[in-house]
Amino acid sequence: MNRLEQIQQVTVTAQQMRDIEGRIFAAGMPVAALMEKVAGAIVDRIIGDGGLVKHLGASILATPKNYPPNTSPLYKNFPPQFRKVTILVGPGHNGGDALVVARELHFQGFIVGIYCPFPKLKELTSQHAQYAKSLGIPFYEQIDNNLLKDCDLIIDGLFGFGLEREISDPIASAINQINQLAKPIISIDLPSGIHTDTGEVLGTAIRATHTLCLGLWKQGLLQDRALEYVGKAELIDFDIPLADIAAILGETPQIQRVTKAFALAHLPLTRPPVTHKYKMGHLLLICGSRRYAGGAILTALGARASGVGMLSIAVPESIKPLLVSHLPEALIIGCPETESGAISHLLEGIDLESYNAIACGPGLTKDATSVAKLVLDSDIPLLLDADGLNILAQMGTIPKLSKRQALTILTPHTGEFKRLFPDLPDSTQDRVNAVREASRLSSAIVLLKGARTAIATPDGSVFIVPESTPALARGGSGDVLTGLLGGLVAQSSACSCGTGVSPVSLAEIVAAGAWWHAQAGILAAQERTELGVDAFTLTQYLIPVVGSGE
Ligand SMILES: NC(=O)C1=CN([C@@H]2O[C@H](COP(=O)(O)OP(=O)(O)OC[C@H]3O[C@@H](n4cnc5c(N)ncnc54)[C@H](O)[C@@H]3O)[C@@H](O)[C@H]2O)[C@@H](O)CC1
Ligand SMILES: Nc1ncnc2c1ncn2[C@@H]1O[C@H](COP(=O)(O)OP(=O)(O)O)[C@@H](O)[C@H]1O
Ligand SMILES: [K+]
Repeated sequence: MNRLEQIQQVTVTAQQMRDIEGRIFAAGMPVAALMEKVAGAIVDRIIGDGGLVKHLGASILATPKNYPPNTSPLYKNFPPQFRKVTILVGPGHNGGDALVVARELHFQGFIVGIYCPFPKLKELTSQHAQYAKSLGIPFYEQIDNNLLKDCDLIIDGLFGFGLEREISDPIASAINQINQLAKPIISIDLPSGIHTDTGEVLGTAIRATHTLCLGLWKQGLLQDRALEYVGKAELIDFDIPLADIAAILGETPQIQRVTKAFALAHLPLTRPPVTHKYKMGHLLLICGSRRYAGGAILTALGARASGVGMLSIAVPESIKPLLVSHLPEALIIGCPETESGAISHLLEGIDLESYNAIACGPGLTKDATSVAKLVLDSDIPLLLDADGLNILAQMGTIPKLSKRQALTILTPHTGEFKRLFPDLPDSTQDRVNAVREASRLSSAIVLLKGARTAIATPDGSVFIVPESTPALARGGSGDVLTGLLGGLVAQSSACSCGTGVSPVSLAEIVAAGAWWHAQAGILAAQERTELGVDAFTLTQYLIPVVGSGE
């Protein structure tokens, strides 16, 4: 993995970023030099070749006006048009970065205006402000019409990771006013107002169209509640030495972003030349009911895409023919059923220990209690989802999960999470903390579904899937995930040849599977729009995501 791929996996809190920067400064890098470097990279990303300005659409290229031709190399990227950029400057080094950007855009021929309502600035920031004023760049203490009229682009440098309390007036009102303009807004490091670690909105926050995160990914940008403020996020690398990151975060950071490089390294994409089906994992899916027959099909199609060697599917007897017709390769086990059409118990003679993994839950209904009890008592890796989780919550057996000999994986959405862990903090808020606590409490690997799905291990490692699509917010896409993960877990458990997989290794595989699922959603949405990603279609995009060239 190259340096940039490693950097992309890292996430930090504000304190960790401060500590990492502290080491760089202590080693002799001047603060002012770093600010120049960072701001230079931001300017390049905004107006350089292939820069954001070109992608922001027509609004950035306003009515042509007579502006003196500029011969600088960057300027040649643009037709000679009038460009007005408003830059929001805060009191700290986020504001300092913004002032350097303002200065450079001014030199490149942009018409720059600065909003800076703060009477006192940090020293370096203050020096940059003084120089910008000397160049004739206008400063405004209030958001007024001169500043916003005809403005094509707003650059937000009010607060970065130094934001420490709620934003109050007049800045809060200014932010609200700016948000209403519906202009492109590029936030430097974080949208001002977003808590660096928890993603909480501190009073109010800039609704950015783009966020250029500096140096290392800030944890708050990966929290669901921050996403509507973050817009498209990307990392601006400024060559932080890996040794300084490792010195603060350890060789393996506790909280990691699941990147493509990470995921591909953990998926079983190539097989040994000499093998057979049982060596490639045997998964038992327990799912479906007369009422929710489709859920069983979707789960099974997810498992099919995982490449698992053998797939057995336990369903109520009455829907067996349906499953056979959709999955001719699978072994369908018709089970006795309750009056309501749920599985009442597993067939006599099914030896649970002969499987490499069990995935249980989608479409079961809460009437399948006895099955859930049975699988909990087994000694093989178990993934519980949907009604499997609801039954678990009803039985109140979370504490007993630690007694299981094999690993357990729970995959709740926020509603199921609340039922399972009623005493834990709300998982719609600080999700990273919530999923970590849940894993600690249950001794299970917990995957908390959402826009940024997060996976935790009992020892506190967390993996976050950083890209997904709301196209997946649709009935059945979770069933596909359960099957896919079940298949991956069965393969890894078969490959470990009885030595057992560690919780972290298994969580890495689960995280890779969640990445795969999200990428299939993204690819399907690109080709078919966000409306075109029904759960069946999603299953058809799993293989193309990891297929040739991807
Ligand atoms: N040191 C450097 O040269 C570098 C600076 N960077 C930039 O520096 C930023 C961090 O700089 P700082 O530590 O100065 O922090 P910020 O610029 O994020 O903000 C801190 C300032 O805001 C004030 N403040 C905090 N909360 C407030 C509130 N609610 N209302 C009003 N004022 C409030 C603080 O008193 C302080 O003056 C990063 O986000 C990044 O943009 C780094 O990215 C790169 C290296
Ligand atoms: N807004 C969103 N953005 C990205 N992914 C989402 C979003 N909403 C839901 N998802 C994903 O879609 C899946 C939904 O699963 P789940 O809630 O169990 O649905 P179902 O039970 O109907 O299959 C999860 O993988 C979740 O992470
Ligand atoms: K900012």
